[in-house]
Amino acid sequence: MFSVTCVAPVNIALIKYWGKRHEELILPVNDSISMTLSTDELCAKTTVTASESFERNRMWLNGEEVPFEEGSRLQRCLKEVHRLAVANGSQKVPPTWKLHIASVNNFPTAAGLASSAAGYACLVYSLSRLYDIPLSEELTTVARQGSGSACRSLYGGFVQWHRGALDDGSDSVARQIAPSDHWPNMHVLILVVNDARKKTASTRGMQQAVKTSQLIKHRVEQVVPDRITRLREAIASHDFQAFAEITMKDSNQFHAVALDTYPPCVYMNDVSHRIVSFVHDYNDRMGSYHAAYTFDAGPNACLYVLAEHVPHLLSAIQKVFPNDLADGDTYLRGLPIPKVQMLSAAIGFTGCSC
Ligand SMILES: Nc1ncnc2c1ncn2[C@@H]1O[C@H](COP(=O)(O)OP(=O)(O)OP(=O)(O)O)[C@@H](O)[C@H]1O
Ligand SMILES: C[C@@](O)(CCOP(=O)(O)OP(=O)(O)O)CC(=O)O
Repeated sequence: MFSVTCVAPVNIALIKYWGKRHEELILPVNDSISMTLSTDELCAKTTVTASESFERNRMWLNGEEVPFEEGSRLQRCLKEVHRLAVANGSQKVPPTWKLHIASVNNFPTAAGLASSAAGYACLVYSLSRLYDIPLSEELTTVARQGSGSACRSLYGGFVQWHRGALDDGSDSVARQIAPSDHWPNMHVLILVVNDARKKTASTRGMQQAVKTSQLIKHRVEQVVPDRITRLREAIASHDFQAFAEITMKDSNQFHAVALDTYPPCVYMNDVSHRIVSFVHDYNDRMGSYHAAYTFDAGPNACLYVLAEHVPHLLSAIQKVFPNDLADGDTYLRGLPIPKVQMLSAAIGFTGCSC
């Protein structure tokens, strides 16, 4: 019997991936850029066990068994890993041995907090350890076939997923732009507005967008390429002002595409819009960008903020979004904040650094 356990991080996109040009291979219509978060607060943890005595492949997610069906994304990732194992001459674990896979997320699953990214990155990385396959660009193409955004979670720091041009997807890979210590004072505050399962999964939402949105064409052709170049420059030069503006505009445009989908996909709610408004007012008061929001396919906000601005921003958030019911520890996690501040914390909160 062989067993490995790995953890993998969440990544939050700054330039969003939304729309596929090939459904099965998961090839995107545009490049995307993300920042990988620390695993201290949010991660997926996966144990893969291979045994001669197992009769079939099985998988459990957060304690519940999920189907391991022929043609599923899970099955495709496993087949791809077996292919790489053969290509690498790895003979550690016979490919005929069946697997038991157990994975847990220490944060809400399918709530727009990138659980599929951490989950499939963790699955593919664990399998690569089991079969002795080195981390490579090619491995990112395997994670990509589990969930597109997962390819970016195989690297820390800032990561670009290149759309690629080839039909077989071999050039649709993730590459690190800058390592995790490149911008050490870059922090993320995650404001958990609602941790329920979202109504329209990302896969379905983006399928509908490609079919029905006119705005997505403009976004892919006219907007994203220039934003990718400018965001890369902002990251390279630690330019928070450019970083913040590009990030907020791209989040807004992604949600505009979701609304331009027919029927529309509504991921943000009233509280999300109040957070957007709060961040703009706050930045106006500060005289420059001190915080940048981005929202994935859900109502929860990720705020990018430099370490030196965290305490001030946090206390402003707590004033605007007071929460009398809060048991501090449940509502504020991940930051060494005195208890008295925790008690007035606003909404569920997790602090992470890059
Ligand atoms: N730890 C995990 N291991 C394997 N698969 C996982 C794991 N966590 C989540 N998934 C898969 O990802 C699906 C959720 O993906 P979905 O894209 O709907 O939500 P999300 O990733 O949380 O949100 P978003 O991608 O919009 O940020 C789950 O239903 C499951 O199939
Ligand atoms: C809004 C997003 O988080 C969308 C993520 O979509 P997924 O990677 O979950 O979709 P599939 O490839 O269909 O599994 C933006 C992003 O992470 O770039």
